[in-house]
Amino acid sequence: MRDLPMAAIRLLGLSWRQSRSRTATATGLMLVGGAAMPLAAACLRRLIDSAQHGRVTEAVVAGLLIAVLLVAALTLAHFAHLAYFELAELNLLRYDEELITLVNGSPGLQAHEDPAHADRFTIVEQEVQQTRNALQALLSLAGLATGMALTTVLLVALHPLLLLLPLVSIPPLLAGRRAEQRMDRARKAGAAPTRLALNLFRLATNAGSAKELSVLRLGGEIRRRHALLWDGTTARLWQAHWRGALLRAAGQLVFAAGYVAAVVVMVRETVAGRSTVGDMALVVTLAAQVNSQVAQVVALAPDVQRLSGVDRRLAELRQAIAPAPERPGGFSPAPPPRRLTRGITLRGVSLAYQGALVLREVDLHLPASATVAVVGENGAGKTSLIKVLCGLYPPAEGQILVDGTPLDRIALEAWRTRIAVGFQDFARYEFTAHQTVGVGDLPRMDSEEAVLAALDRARAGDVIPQLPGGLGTRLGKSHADGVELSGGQWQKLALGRALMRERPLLRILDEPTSALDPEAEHALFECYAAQAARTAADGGITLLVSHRFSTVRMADLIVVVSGGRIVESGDHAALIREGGLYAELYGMQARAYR
Ligand SMILES: Nc1ncnc2c1ncn2[C@@H]1O[C@H](COP(=O)(O)OP(=O)(O)OP(=O)(O)O)[C@@H](O)[C@H]1O
Repeated sequence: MRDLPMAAIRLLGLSWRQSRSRTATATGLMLVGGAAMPLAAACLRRLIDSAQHGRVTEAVVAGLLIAVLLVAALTLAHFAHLAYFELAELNLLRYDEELITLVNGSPGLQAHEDPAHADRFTIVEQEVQQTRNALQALLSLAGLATGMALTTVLLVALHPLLLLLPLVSIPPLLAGRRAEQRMDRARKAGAAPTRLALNLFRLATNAGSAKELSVLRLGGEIRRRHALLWDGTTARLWQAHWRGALLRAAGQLVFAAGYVAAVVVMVRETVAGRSTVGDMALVVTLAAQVNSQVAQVVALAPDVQRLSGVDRRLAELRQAIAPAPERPGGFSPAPPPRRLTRGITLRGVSLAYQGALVLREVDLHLPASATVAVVGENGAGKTSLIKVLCGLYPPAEGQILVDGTPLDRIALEAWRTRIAVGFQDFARYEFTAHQTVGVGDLPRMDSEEAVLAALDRARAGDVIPQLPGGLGTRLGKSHADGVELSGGQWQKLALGRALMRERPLLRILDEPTSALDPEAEHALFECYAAQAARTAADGGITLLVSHRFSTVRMADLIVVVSGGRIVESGDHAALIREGGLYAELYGMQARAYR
């Protein structure tokens, strides 16, 4: 509850920054609309008393005022709605932008890959949608607060005991808050299963997985798992809903008792001649209004109370993803070297995901200008090695030295501009074919020459003539006229993107070539090797992860990873002579090709 006023102020502040005129219009109309009903009740008292005493003009004026106030009460909220609806949309756009910036502005991959972050993100992503209702509820509450304040003044002026009437509106509010806390806990507990269920839903409805699902006849199994997760989550929410509804009903009962008592007090006062018939009518009308005001507050409270949850989780997300504060001693990060002379050295590097070690005390030297192949079984730690080299995860222990300078002393953003990388789980940017490749080097994105050269280097030039609009073809199903590509075509464009940067210090290809046949992959790697030799002046290292030993064998250095450790390294001939894991894997693959 303590956070709620600040959360409300922040939402109103955001709305004000988005559009001052809309915020002022919506707030003004809601405040006037909120005061209209109690004022109409006061006019009703005047109408009755003056009619009773034959004051016709006064009665007519009071009647006209009642009509105007009732029209205001009924219509102003509608006009306010037009303003705050647009405001809420502007706010949502701002939140979406912030979420995108937060996740992409984080220095590493933890924001994407850590389940705790993912949970928080799933909740915030859904909850920011609710700020639309929260804004409406907040403005409605402001109007109601004006109405309630006016109602209280009018009641107290009639009889001090009537002050208790607004006070008995507090128990329903407290009960509503408790009920919302229960719901909040239930939603939190359901975030992980909901995420899993959504994942299964996407899997079951995604065209990409449809082939596999129907061949393996997995539809029923996915439905069963989805239903199981969903049943568990809805049962938890349903229970919280029920308990909340009972709590709210108990709160309302307290108010109903207060209402009955107020009516009894006024009947006694009128019978005793201390109040007029108009006073009696005023109390009955105001008491009914208090009842409706409280009911509205209780109905709106969950939307507003939810706001503190959104605000808190957004703040947690901001804090969790914000870059780490600078180390004491405050050094300014060094730029990456213009060229590599010695190479990149890993000393005792370990990496852990959520505490589980996946790289252990890796010692490795990648010489400048070398072509390096990394091999190993699935899950051995090859991609993890690449993630630490790219600075996507900081090592849990050890150091990475770039020409002797520790990587954590080099400006991360600048380091990444000197890396070119193609991942096995590459992204499918639904832009034009030109842009899909061009974003690999933003400063040269618009250069057709650069895009064509990158496609040529990637041996992917053949994709473009197959597209109806050539490089200008819009790709993917997000566009009405978008062309869907085959998996291999997407992969080739991704490879072109990875080769957009011409002179990186580190060029990494993490199995982005599975869509190519072994000969094409071989030719591609040969091309890199030749290019690396040509650009030896920069000392750039080419690092390839592959399971194809026909490609791997030509590397200057082959690194064998197993169980998160480097178990062998050397060139092909040396590793074959050694007769270890590499020789065994190579032999197995060679026999399979015979
Ligand atoms: N984001 C993550 N969170 C937790 N564990 C992870 C994450 N990414 C990978 N792992 C685990 O780390 C280990 C190494 O994974 P990695 O992706 O580095 O293997 P790999 O050698 O590249 O495998 P593959 O050849 O199948 O691509 C695996 O046990 C994997 O389950």
